[in-house]
Amino acid sequence: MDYLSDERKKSDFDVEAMKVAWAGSIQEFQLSDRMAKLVANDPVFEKFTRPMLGRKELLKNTLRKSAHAWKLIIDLRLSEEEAKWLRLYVDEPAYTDLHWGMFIPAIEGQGTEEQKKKWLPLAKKMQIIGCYAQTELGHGSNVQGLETTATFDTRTDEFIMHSPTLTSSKWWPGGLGKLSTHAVVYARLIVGGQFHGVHGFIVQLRSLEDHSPLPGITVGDIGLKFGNGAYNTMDNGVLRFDHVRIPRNQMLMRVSQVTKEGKIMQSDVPRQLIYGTMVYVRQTIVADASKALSRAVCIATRYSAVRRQFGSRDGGPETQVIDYKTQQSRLFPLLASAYAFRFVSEWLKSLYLDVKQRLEANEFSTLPEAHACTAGLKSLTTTATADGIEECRKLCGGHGYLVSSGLPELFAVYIPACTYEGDNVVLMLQVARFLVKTVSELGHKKPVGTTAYMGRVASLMQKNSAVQTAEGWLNPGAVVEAFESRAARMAVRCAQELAKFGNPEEGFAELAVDLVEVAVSHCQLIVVTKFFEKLQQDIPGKGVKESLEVLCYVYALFLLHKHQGDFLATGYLTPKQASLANAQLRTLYSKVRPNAIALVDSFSYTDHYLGSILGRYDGNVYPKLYEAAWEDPLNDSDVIDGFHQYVQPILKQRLHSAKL
Ligand SMILES: CCCCCCCCCCCCCCCCCCCCCC(=O)SCCNC(=O)CCNC(=O)[C@H](O)C(C)(C)COP(=O)(O)OP(=O)(O)OC[C@H]1O[C@@H](n2cnc3c(N)ncnc32)[C@H](O)[C@@H]1OP(=O)(O)O
Ligand SMILES: Cc1cc2nc3c(=O)[nH]c(=O)nc-3n(C[C@H](O)[C@H](O)[C@H](O)COP(=O)(O)OP(=O)(O)OC[C@H]3O[C@@H](n4cnc5c(N)ncnc54)[C@H](O)[C@@H]3O)c2cc1C
Repeated sequence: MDYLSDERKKSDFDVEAMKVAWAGSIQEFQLSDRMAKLVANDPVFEKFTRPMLGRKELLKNTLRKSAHAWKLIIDLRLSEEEAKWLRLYVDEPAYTDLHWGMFIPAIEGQGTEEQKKKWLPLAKKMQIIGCYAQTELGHGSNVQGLETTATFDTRTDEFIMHSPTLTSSKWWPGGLGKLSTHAVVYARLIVGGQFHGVHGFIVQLRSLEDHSPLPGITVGDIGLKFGNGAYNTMDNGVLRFDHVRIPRNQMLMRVSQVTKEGKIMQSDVPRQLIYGTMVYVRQTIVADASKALSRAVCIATRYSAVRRQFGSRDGGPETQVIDYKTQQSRLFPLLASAYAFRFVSEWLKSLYLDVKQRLEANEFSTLPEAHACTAGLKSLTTTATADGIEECRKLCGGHGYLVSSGLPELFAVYIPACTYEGDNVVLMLQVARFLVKTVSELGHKKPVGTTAYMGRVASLMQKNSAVQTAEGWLNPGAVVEAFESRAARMAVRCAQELAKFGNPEEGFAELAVDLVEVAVSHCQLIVVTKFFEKLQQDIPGKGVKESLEVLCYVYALFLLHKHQGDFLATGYLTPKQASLANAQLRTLYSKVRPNAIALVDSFSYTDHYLGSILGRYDGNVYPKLYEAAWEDPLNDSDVIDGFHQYVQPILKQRLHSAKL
């Protein structure tokens, strides 16, 4: 029985067409759908018992799933794209993520042709397993502060990898603790007693025969992390080197080369390319944000339609909690954000692919913008998603706190995204640096790409919003101009404040909080703009574009309402115009309401992937919650183990004292 069928009938758009719009194309939809079903129907990928497993069992279970996934990839001859979808739906962090997601891309981006020829075939056949060993116990954000050394020995033509201090121990790399045979290790290059910056080195860690650590290498797992199950399926590791020797040709040498004689040769490639793998991964993290947020939103939306509290009239049904305006004002902006992040990630991927192509042709001019966009959008979307998952838990009331709601584990797995691949504040400060530089160059350099609006800064500083009515806000030009003006005005104001400091670095440190706000306003502008640009495209299907338009305005006007202090303080809006935007937002929530279930159905998530009783497609929540309770190991017996030993004596004592 479908308890949500009435809800599904209310929608006024073609859900199948929306599924395609969400996926990006019919091919992508079919591919994703095939992999989702493959995983959902395979008992090896069962995941409901995961939070109850001890660490060793948990990790072994992950290894079993990874081996099975790899077998499927080989047996079914899955393409790389299919393998990525398979990985998504298996829904379990594993050492293979870092192998495919960072080790291989690091060699691809920073290796010479010769190095790629040697290492990539081994890695792609998984004859070696690699990880990305950058962060240390003492330094993560400050990459230039890493302490591991790679000292060149001209006599033997080798580098000596060494961990000189406790704080130089590598700490955190996923896959390092128990599984990797190799790592790309980031270390200070020392040649002739001189420091030549941080570089990547391919280092073998474990024997390919018996998997034991090689001489001079100490390696292990760093211990349990937040939440049951969750990210504990990953063996984040610690690693120390005691004068470990590696051949010279294992330094990744696309950026700088060390010759046999100990000469450093710089290629034309900028040193920032050493950070290139992070640009790639940050871009994938933005895409993952839309997946994680849409998943949480799907659970909370379906459950909000099932759940009823208060408002019964004449013995009729109570009100569905989704009909409360407060519930809508918390839920629908998250629904809109999931779509907004989906479309901005689509755009970011195309930006990244363009930059990648240029880098391969040694054209580096667009790298700074790619860095700013990937860093900023990674920071913006992961912060919003982590907060959004927690909000979805609250939207589900008490039952959201049950592991069977799927939300606690999703939250626990997701939140480190705010930290890994660059702490979100540190990344926003990178965006701020880029913006301040753009403003300072306005006189002689035309801003392009996502900062092109800065070229119109003079008019953006003068013009104020012309919106007169709530309907006036349903105008892309009016909305985008509001976001552009806010971002430009905040950036210019900050640049003026910075100019008052004799030492720019001192000013940057002092004004860091304002600078982060400038960066956030710029990144929000990007997301809003890319959503409107998406709507310019041909989006087939009855009512699909119209529904997306509603979501786009919800996203933008929700942000405008949330940050109205910025819009008012910069003088672009009057309080009256801000309140008109809020009135329009309320109207938009009413437009979303009948389509809410269909909009989350359009993510096309299987019940397996959602992993949530509250978010079940059929809405059959209560019987299934009730059944699941009895499956808990605590309910195996009526009298719990330990009762007779520890509780009964207390009860007896009470009876005894009662007699007294
Ligand atoms: C079974 C089979 C299955 C098969 C399936 C097959 C498919 C499977 C697929 C699986 C998929 C799974 C996906 C992976 C999952 C991921 C999981 C997460 C893992 C997490 C990994 C990590 O967690 S890994 C460590 C990340 N750790 C950071 O993230 C450090 C942040 N810290 C910095 O990033 C720098 O330290 C920081 C702050 C910039 C200062 O850098 P700094 O000290 O050099 O100082 P400055 O700020 O002065 O920067 C100097 C100039 O460089 C410019 N610049 C800076 N960065 C730049 C950059 N990236 N690109 C270009 N330019 C850059 C800047 O704009 C300046 O430019 P200018 O000079 O022109 O102004
Ligand atoms: C689950 C997980 C997986 C990971 N996987 C890997 C991996 O595979 N490989 C790898 O190499 N690393 C990995 N990491 C490490 C990760 O990349 C770092 O933890 C991350 O880059 C943050 O660095 P940090 O820990 O040094 O934080 P810190 O920089 O110490 O941050 C602490 C606080 O200081 C603030 N702060 C720091 N610098 C500044 C500044 N300049 N201005 C203002 N505030 C500042 C931050 O905002 C934060 O609030 C992983 C981490 C986690 C949690």
